[in-house]
Amino acid sequence: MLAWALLSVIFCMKSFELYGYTDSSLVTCILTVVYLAKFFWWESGYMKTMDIIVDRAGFYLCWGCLVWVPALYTLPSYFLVSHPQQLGLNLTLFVLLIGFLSVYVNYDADHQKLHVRNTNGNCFVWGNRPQIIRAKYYLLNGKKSESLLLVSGYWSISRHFHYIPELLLAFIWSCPNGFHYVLPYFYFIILFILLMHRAHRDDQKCKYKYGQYWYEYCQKVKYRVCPGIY
Ligand SMILES: NC(=O)C1=CN([C@@H]2O[C@H](COP(=O)(O)OP(=O)(O)OC[C@H]3O[C@@H](n4cnc5c(N)ncnc54)[C@H](OP(=O)(O)O)[C@@H]3O)[C@@H](O)[C@H]2O)C=CC1
Ligand SMILES: CC(C)=CCC[C@@H](C)[C@H]1CC[C@H]2C3=CC=C4C[C@@H](O)CC[C@]4(C)[C@H]3CC[C@]12C
Repeated sequence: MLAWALLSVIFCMKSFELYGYTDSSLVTCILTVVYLAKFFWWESGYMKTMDIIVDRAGFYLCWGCLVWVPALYTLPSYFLVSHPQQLGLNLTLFVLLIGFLSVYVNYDADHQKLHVRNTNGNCFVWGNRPQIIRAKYYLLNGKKSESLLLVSGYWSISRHFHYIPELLLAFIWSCPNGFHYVLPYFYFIILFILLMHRAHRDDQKCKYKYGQYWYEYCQKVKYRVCPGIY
């Protein structure tokens, strides 16, 4: 993750060295760094995700983080080094605004879920007491345990609504590259496939883990990612 942030800054500095101030490189760099700062801020939350709990630190994650991420996730900023663009002030501000908003909504949704669990539901979500399902499940050692499934806030819009701002951000920080080439959108395309597959995989995992409680949640929140579509 650190390599991703550092490479984005390095590519931006290289653009400045070659062409002087280039707003497209700066915008992509700022959004990437803000997004990754958010990741490090929320890092303890990441320890509870499917990557760590289900996938674990095997070849997929280690190779992914050491090779895949630095080489391919940095393509939007790398491409700008050889294809600089000038956006102008209005477009620069527009891209920044959409980008910051996406980072915020994505963070807020992850935070909502963690906060409700950390407070055992004794908190407010969007100004109201949260609706929750107390889902019982069995651990591998046969002991019974319980998790809270949030049915309010972002988690009432769809079961993985937070993937929408994640995708919007990936798209918007690639946009400074213009629309003549596909390569800078590679991260967005891959992320789209990865997140749609992840939403499906996560549903399978939760169905297996929570059984009837997950069906109850699915009855209340019908869509996986985008309401009305998927
Ligand atoms: N840029 C990238 O390449 C990627 C970025 N991301 C981002 O990483 C972050 C974490 O990813 P995410 O897929 O959410 O991580 P998780 O794998 O932790 O999310 C799913 C888990 O959350 C719990 N959960 C699901 N629904 C609810 C609910 N309604 N209430 C409470 N808990 C629930 C379940 O875990 P439990 O067993 O604890 O109940 C479920 O397995 C997100 O911001 C995502 O956008 C994700 C993938 C790729
Ligand atoms: C072959 C292939 C598609 C490999 C990719 C595997 C991994 C590199 C990625 C799988 C899940 C990704 C992530 C999940 C959640 C994240 C939180 C976000 O805030 C920052 C990014 C990330 C850590 C992201 C990083 C790449 C993966 C681990």
